[in-house]
Amino acid sequence: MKRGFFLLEFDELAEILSSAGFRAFRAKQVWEGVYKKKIFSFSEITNLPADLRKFLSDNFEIKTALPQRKRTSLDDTGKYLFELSDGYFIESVLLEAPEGEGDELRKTLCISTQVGCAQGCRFCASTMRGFKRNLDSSEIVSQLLPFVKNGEFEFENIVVMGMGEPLANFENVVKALYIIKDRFGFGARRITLSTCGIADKLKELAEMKFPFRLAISLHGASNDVREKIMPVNKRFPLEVLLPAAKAFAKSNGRMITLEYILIDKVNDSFSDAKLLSDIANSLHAHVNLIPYNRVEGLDWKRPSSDRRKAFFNALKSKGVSCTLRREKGSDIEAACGQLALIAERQKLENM
Ligand SMILES: C[S@@+](CC[C@H](N)C(=O)[O-])C[C@H]1O[C@@H](n2cnc3c(N)ncnc32)[C@H](O)[C@@H]1O
Ligand code: SF4
Repeated sequence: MKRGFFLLEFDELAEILSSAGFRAFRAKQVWEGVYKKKIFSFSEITNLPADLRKFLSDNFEIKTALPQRKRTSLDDTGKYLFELSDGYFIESVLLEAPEGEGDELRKTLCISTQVGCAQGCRFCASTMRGFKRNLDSSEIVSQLLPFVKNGEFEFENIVVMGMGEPLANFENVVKALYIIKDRFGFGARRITLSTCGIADKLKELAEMKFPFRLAISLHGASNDVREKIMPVNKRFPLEVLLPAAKAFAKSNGRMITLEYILIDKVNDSFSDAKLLSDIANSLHAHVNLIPYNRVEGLDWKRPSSDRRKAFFNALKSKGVSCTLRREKGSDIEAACGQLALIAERQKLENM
C-alpha cells in the first residue's frame, strides 16, 4: 500500500530517497515541488528525473479528495462535495466575505474534520446521522488542494468550521494545521479553529501554546439555554468552559471569537444579550452573531431581522465588539452538513 505523502517528515523522506540510491539534494526538490510550488502530482514535478518521479508515484500518494459536485450560489458561496476513498462524503465551502465590517472581501475556505459528528447539537445538520469516523490529517489537508491557482492558494483564510468537532479529533487536526502552517507557509493568524467547547482539550491547546485563532460556538449565555441546545454543556458547563477559554486567550494572545447562532425564542431575548455581553467582556472576545440557517427536519426558526438587529444593538450598547453576519449560501443548503446529508440520501436511494 502507498504511504500518504503528507504523513512523511522531511528527514524520513530524505532517508528513504537516499536508501533507494537518489542523490541527497533530491529530497529538497521533492519537498519544494509539493509544498512550495504546490504541485500535487509527482509526474508533474518536471525538475525531477523520470526514475524518481516513478519511484514517488509507486510508493507515495497525495490524496486529492476530488470534488464530486460544485454548486455556486448567487452570493459567491461555493460548496464542494468530496467523496472519500471509503465512499463517505465530506464538504468544504469557499466563501467570499469581509473579515470585519467595511473590510474588503476575502476568500475563506471552510474545511471539515470528521464524517458526521457525535456532539448532537440540536440545530446542526452534521450530527443528524451521528458520527461515522475521524478524518486523518492527510484527508484534512487534502481539502485545500483543489483551490490552487498559479501556484498559490486561492483563499486568504481557513476556518475549521465544516462537518465535525475538531477537538474530538485532536491529534489529526493539530497535525494537519501544523502541516498547513509549517510546510505550506500559511500564517497561523489566517487559520481559525472552531469548537463547541471541549474544555479539557482547550486547556491542552493553551499549554502547548497553540498559535492558531480560536472560535467557540457558544450559542447560549447561560447553562439553561446551552444545555437545551448543546449536549456538550453537560460535560463542560460554562463554569468549566469559560476559565479554559480564558487560559487559551492568555497563552495565545489573540482575541477569541464567540459564535452565537440567533434562534427565535430560544436564545434571542434581552436577558440573553445581557449575559452574553458579560461573558464577551470578561473574555475580551469578539461576538459573531449568525442567523440560524434552516435545516430540513428541524423546527427552529431564525428571529426576524428587526429582532436580530435589536440583539446586536444590545451587545453594542454594552461595549462588545460584535458583527451580525449576513446569512451566506442559504440557497445552496449551506447550513452545515446539509449537502453531505443530501448526497448520502441520494446515494442510498440509488442503491
Ligand atoms: C458546523 S460547526 C463545526 C465546528 C465545531 N464543531 C463547532 O461547533 O464550532 C461550525 C459552526 O456552524 C454552526 N452551525 C451549525 N448548524 C448551524 C445552522 N443550522 N445555522 C447556522 N449555523 C450553524 C455551528 O454552531 C458552529 O458555530
Ligand atoms: S455544531 Fe459543531 S459540534 Fe455541534 S453538532 Fe455541529 S459540527 Fe458537531
